[in-house]
Amino acid sequence: MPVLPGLRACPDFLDRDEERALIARIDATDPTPFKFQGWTGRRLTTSFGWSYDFEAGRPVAAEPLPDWLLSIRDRAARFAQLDPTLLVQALLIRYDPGAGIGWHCDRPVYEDVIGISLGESATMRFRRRCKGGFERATAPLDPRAAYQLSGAARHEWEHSIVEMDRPRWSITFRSLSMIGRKNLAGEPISRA
Ligand SMILES: O=C(O)CCC(=O)C(=O)O
Ligand SMILES: [Fe+2]
Repeated sequence: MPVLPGLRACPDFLDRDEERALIARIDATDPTPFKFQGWTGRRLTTSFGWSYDFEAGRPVAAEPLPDWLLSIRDRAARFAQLDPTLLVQALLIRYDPGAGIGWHCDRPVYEDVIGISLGESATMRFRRRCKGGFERATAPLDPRAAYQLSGAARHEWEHSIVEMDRPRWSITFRSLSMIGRKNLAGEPISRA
């Protein structure tokens, strides 16, 4: 991992049996193509807890986290030194060959971001605007490892993953930010 303030890695967060079982679980949720302004991505996703509706530009309540995810969420919370109940969102992604994720900063309704990698190795690219261009950094996303984005890595740097030749899966847990807590408090539970 490069020295990027707020980026932490945890190698061997999962063992191989857990990785295999989680991949089967993710596939069994029947992940659907990510849609944005009429454009359909090659990235397939399932959300639990909250889901960001990119068409409406706001988060909507999703099905609660299933039991099989809870022990992994608790482990992610221990790694991030957070109360597990704060991790109210889980995003499952399957990147089929040729799929990646473009430059972005995660939505400000969310605060902490903890990601777990399964399948093919990938590289997370980071960039931050500076005078005359971008400052850049990269971090390996090894299978079965976890990473946490907080501080500058979370808020000041954008990240992306280039398209891979072989499938990769990820599980991302997120807590709500103060903005998210304010906006979503008392939100009626209309399922996404
Ligand atoms: O697949 C990953 O590990 C990263 C996903 C990501 O950056 C996101 O969903 O915001
Ligand atoms: Fe992200």
